[in-house]
Amino acid sequence: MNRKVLTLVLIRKLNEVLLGYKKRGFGVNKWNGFGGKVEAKEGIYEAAARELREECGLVVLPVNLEKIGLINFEFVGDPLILEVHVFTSTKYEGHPFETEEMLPKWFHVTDIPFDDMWVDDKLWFPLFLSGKKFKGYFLFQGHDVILKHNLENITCF
Ligand SMILES: Nc1[nH]c(=O)nc2c1ncn2[C@H]1C[C@H](O)[C@@H](COP(=O)(O)OP(=O)(O)OP(=O)(O)O)O1
Repeated sequence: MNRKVLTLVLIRKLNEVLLGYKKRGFGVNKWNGFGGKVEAKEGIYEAAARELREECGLVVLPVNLEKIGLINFEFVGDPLILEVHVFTSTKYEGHPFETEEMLPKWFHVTDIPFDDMWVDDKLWFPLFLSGKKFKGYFLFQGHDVILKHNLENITCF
């Protein structure tokens, strides 16, 4: 079974979350966290910090990233499993700016644009927003329909 290891970073301020509108590639036209593929010989935390910086200019030290989720995505007809490591942080430097890939925007926690996000986000964001950690699995048919899923709250990674 093939796996692609990816990162997803959700930066938080008191009552806001930073999302990016994806301008190209996988998940185009959706609001998402920042992230991408972990390169060979790169640690997962380092990869998460690098993708955040590349996609919106914010600088976070890998040590200031807190791992909050691990989600495996499978797509019907595709043998590739996406293993997504989800992180959060409130300790960052800089101001987010638009890049070739993402248009960043802060959203109030009560106003997350779920209708324009991956459909799984609606299920696990409440755990993230309430400070919980989780593991999940989602089987997709295409990019908009979840055929099967499980999601469990865990205490630590
Ligand atoms: N169902 C889903 N729900 C979600 O919230 N995020 C998802 C998701 N499926 C994938 N992602 C995230 C993980 C990762 O941050 C991003 C996909 O990464 P990218 O396409 O940016 O990575 P690639 O490695 O293809 O490109 P690079 O940016 O060049 O590294 O989308």
